Amino acid sequence: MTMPNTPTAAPAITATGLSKSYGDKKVLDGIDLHIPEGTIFALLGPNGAGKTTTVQILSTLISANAGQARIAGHDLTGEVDAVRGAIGVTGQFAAVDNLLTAHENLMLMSDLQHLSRRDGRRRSAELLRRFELTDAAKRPVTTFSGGMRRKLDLAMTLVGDPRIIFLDEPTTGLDPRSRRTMWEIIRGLVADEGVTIFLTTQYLEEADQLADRIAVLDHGKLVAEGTADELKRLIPGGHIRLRFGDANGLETAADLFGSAARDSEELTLQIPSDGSIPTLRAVLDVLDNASVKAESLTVHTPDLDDVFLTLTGQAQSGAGTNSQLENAR
Ligand SMILES: Nc1ncnc2c1ncn2[C@@H]1O[C@H](COP(=O)(O)OP(=O)(O)OP(=O)(O)O)[C@@H](O)[C@H]1O
Repeated sequence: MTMPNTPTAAPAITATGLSKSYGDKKVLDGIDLHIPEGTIFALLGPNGAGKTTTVQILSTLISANAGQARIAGHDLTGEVDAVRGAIGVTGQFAAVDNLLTAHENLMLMSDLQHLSRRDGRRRSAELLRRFELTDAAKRPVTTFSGGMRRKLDLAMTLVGDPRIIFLDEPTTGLDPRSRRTMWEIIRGLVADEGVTIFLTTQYLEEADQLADRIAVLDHGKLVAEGTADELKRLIPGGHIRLRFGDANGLETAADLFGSAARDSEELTLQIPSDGSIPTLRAVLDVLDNASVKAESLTVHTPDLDDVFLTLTGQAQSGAGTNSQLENAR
């Protein structure tokens, strides 16, 4: 994972109260965002939540009905050209022409960016090398695999040297290996060039792997935002597991923690916990005060799948989960 370049990094994207309706249908209902420069932000949400609509608004493709946003310091509606000059958008291969070769696609993009033929050729060669597409440079894109096409799409976005890149589901449909390659490329962009990435994804693992911060969008509202760890702590299911050297230790500890579940065979005690440092410290203090020694301690937090399903109301079980979440928030 990446960290902001500095603790006081300037915001790359800010938004307040972004709303969008189509007829009677409210697609976005007051979205607030604050994304520091040089970070990866992931917008997660089920189908139809409004992710693509958010990207379309922030990249000036469509306009919001209400709200304000600044992109790279420019007002989204008042300074459209400056915003467009600062961003790149990679979506569903929108920019790629399948009948052209990879090199021709990149040259076309260079022309659109007003690069000279010479600079265009240099940039094209550099990007083909970087994305390991040099051997395929002269082949028409129709012969490309899905992974190669995605890479070319991102390479085309980079011709214009954008400071902020919107990636709308960049790895949907890719096999695990191509997905990992794409992740490395995305991480590299942030680490080497300090660009800001606004990513939408339906893969929780992708958000977990890449994003500094994740926001969960549901029915047009952000229902939670934080680091992957913060989100995981939002929902119940986390626990601390203590293992003891003998049955005596286990029994003494079990008496100290009323709500803990014990496993006498494994000599373990499972204490419900959000896994945060203060609660961990409190558990250790209780053990210390009673002079009970644990052999090992492990913290278990729910994974992002649990969080997503709970937050978006798609959990299969656990009717009480949502109200517990409300209390946790
Ligand atoms: N031009 C449009 N006219 C009417 N409704 C639209 C239009 N564009 C999007 N919508 C509706 O807005 C809602 C949000 O769509 P959006 O594409 O932003 O969702 P999404 O989160 O990106 O979903 P997915 O993961 O399926 O791409 C959907 O119900 C969609 O049908």
